Amino acid sequence: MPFLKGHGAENDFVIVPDPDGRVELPPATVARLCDRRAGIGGDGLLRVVRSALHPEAAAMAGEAEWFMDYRNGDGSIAEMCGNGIRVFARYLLRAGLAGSGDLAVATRAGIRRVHIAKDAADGTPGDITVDMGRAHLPGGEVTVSVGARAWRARNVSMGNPHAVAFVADLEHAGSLLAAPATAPEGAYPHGVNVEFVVDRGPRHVAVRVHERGSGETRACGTGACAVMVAAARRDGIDPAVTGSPATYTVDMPGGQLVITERVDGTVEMTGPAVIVAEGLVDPAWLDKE
Ligand SMILES: N[C@@H](CCC[C@H](N)C(=O)O)C(=O)O
Repeated sequence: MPFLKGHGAENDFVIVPDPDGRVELPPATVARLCDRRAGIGGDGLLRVVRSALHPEAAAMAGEAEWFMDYRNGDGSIAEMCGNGIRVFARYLLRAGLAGSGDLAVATRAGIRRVHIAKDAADGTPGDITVDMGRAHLPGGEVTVSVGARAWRARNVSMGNPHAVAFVADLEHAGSLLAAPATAPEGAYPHGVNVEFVVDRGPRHVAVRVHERGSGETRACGTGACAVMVAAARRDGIDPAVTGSPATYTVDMPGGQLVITERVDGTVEMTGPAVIVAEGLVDPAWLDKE
């Protein structure tokens, strides 16, 4: 089975090209491929399949030829992945399946529009911008805790669920080897991604994230968007009210993303995406239980 390896701000993915929808990827196989010691290693996996050939994407095939079948590193399914969609677009460009410029990609959260900037003269790959759709802030009181420390958090959906907590120091989140506790019980029946946020300057924040299904990652694109919107509301900024877009810089351990909320409420994310390797998975290893 052919694969590639790529990352966006060091949120890394195994990419499985499957244009004809022939590759079976049960959760246990995804988890083995994403295993950092016994497999290829990745926070998640991106299967590249024609929308027309996937039951969850066939209805979008008229607008978006390719479906991002995203899986978390533990094999679970998520609705959307912001760093993943940039890496997905980078793969399509490299494979000659898309040109630089504009592209529509089908995801479980709906169609997302992507702009791939041209490479710089020195060959540095151009950044990729994604229209991530509108953030939803359903409200409700949520608490996130790590050990003896607890913080109020804001619920934000970017197609997938996030709990955003503003903290005094990112170190207070601890090792993040285990998922932070959330309350009230049952607030997240399908799990949640948790972001810990500190201010770095005006409209500039730094974040650590614990991702549902992957653990602590070096960056999270949907998380950066959720943080931007939560930070803007905390700062009294709502582009729909002020009539001007707001841009925040979001630092994560693996890199920086620039997030803009437009007047119509849609959120635009810009950041890097790199392919680092390409190869074949040994069929004997793959077929082993
Ligand atoms: N790393 C991703 C988010 C991947 C999905 C997430 N773990 C979930 O389960 O919702 C990103 O860059 O957005």
